[in-house]
Amino acid sequence: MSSFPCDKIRNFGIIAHIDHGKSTLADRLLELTGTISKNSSENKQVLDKLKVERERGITVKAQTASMLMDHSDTTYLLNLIDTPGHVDFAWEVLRSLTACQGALLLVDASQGVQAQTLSVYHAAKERGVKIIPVVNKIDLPAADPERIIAQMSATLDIDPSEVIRISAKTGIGISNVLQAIIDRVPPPTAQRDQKLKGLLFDSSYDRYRGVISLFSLQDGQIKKGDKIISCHTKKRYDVMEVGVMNPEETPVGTLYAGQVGYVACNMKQSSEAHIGDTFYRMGEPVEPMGGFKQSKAMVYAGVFPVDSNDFPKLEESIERLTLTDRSVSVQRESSAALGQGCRLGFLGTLHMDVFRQRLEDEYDANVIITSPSVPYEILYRGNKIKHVSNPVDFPDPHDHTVIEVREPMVKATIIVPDEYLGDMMDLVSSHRGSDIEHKYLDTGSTAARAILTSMLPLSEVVTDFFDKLKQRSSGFASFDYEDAGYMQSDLYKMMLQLNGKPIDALAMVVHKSNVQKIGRIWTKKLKEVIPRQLFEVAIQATIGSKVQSRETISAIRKDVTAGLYGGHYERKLKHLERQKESKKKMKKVGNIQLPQEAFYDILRTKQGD
Ligand SMILES: Nc1nc2c(ncn2[C@@H]2O[C@H](COP(=O)(O)OP(=O)(O)OP(=O)(O)O)[C@@H](O)[C@H]2O)c(=O)[nH]1
Repeated sequence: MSSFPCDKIRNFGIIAHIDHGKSTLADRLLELTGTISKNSSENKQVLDKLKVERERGITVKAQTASMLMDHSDTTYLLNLIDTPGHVDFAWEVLRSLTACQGALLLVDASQGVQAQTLSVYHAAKERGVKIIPVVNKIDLPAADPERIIAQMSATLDIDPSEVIRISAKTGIGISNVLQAIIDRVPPPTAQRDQKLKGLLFDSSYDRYRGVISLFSLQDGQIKKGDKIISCHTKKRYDVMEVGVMNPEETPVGTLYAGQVGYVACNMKQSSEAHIGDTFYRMGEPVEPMGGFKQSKAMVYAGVFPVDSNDFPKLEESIERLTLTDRSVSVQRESSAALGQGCRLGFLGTLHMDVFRQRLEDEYDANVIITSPSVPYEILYRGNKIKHVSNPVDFPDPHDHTVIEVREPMVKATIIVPDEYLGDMMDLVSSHRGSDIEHKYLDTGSTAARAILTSMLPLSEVVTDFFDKLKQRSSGFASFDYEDAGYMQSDLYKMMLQLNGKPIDALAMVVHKSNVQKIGRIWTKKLKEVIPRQLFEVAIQATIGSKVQSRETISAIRKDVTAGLYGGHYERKLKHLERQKESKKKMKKVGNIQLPQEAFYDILRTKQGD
């Protein structure tokens, strides 16, 4: 590693809208530099390591890979950081960019500039990262690179002569990309002979070695046996191993200024690895670098074990998983209906879904997740402000200490072919959108597209907005949003009750305009999943003491042995045993027995369905 001073190092990321080919390009770069073996017949996506990433074909977690490249008698060390494209993972993209001096901006040659192309471009520009524009998928019959390049130049302020045309799938143009990385990405400006200054920009967890941190060395060097100190916590650690991702962990003797690699030290707790923290050598303190903007949870949900006895195991699994996914916030929560659990904050609903799947895949957990809710802001008398992330804690309508309630808003950008513009405007209006404006991307072209911007409540975006957007635009619309602060709103806490007893796990906050509709949907849903009891059950959706909607389940007299005529005493006994067994899995709301699966079923469907 010592033979790679800064002028022979290039740290770069790949940024793009979802599915424009980042992981495929990463594979080709790793192949062309001989880092992985070539097998063009399959699309390996070696950097998508998680099972959920392979199954869904999306990148969730940014990955790092180092490669060597010979060029005009010099060997360069290239550090690639592959980033996720989905809007929920924008935070990962920003974090990765802080360790880079350059970024390949990929645009699909048939789809052109999309909503996240704009957001990642602006993020890279803001960070002063050198952008190398690349048009990918030129092998596609529908590819129109010239039109796309004109579009990039018009919307992104990109010089058309700088755009590289490639096909990550077939390999066309990949060597030009490598050439451009060496020629155009500035080398890091770190100093090897200065005091150690290591920026922790990512972490993962290893069962045997504890926390593994990814470092970008801003100055100095680091090796096994060094004693390092965190600027943030002032805790001291012994470095056990340093190495590079190649793309698997490969130990090296020392990491030097400007390089990117992993460090294993005796760090045991997730809470110790602060993203954006600076580390220095014991006795040689340095000024910490400006930290990262902390990720902000957009949706919250309660996570409970299906079997309440599994809570300690679940909590431990969540703790482990948050080590590899630092953008999740965790708090304990307990519910009368579901027992002990955790309330987690996520960057979006895809993020939530991915986290649940990872809990199931990687930790064998069996969980119930409550409906996602957004964080509300309540202004009380005396100018006191409280944030509520659990609908149960939302104030009742007759609480006179409340001055106003506010909900989080987002500025949404939708890019869509012209013919769907009307549909998109309708969709936005029906989700309480306002300030809707639009302009055209490619004027004069036959395939004109519009950019629609609007203000929308976050709670409308996190349910089924994205699915509807895709449906109503035949899959052509792309969508991105950013935080736009809080706004006063007419919101109420809706409770669902069984014979007058509220089910806390199903509390929700609804807008005035949706009260009737949502009330009807949920009482109906509950009627479908609640088994008939020996007495009549009234299902009510209420706001304060006012009933908004009601369903009734009539009584039955249940005799599990009724259908078994004559004979076989053992058979009857078996049925009674089975009934006893399943009773253990029952949850009680008042005097009503609810099977755990009822919660599972009802919470797997979305609020608006
Ligand atoms: N025809 C063609 N298909 C490509 C090309 N590059 C990528 N693809 C395909 O496009 C799809 C998406 O590619 P990925 O590499 O997974 O895209 P990504 O940008 O990493 O996606 P996310 O990580 O989910 O954001 C895959 O089916 C690829 O096989 C290309 O040059 N030509």
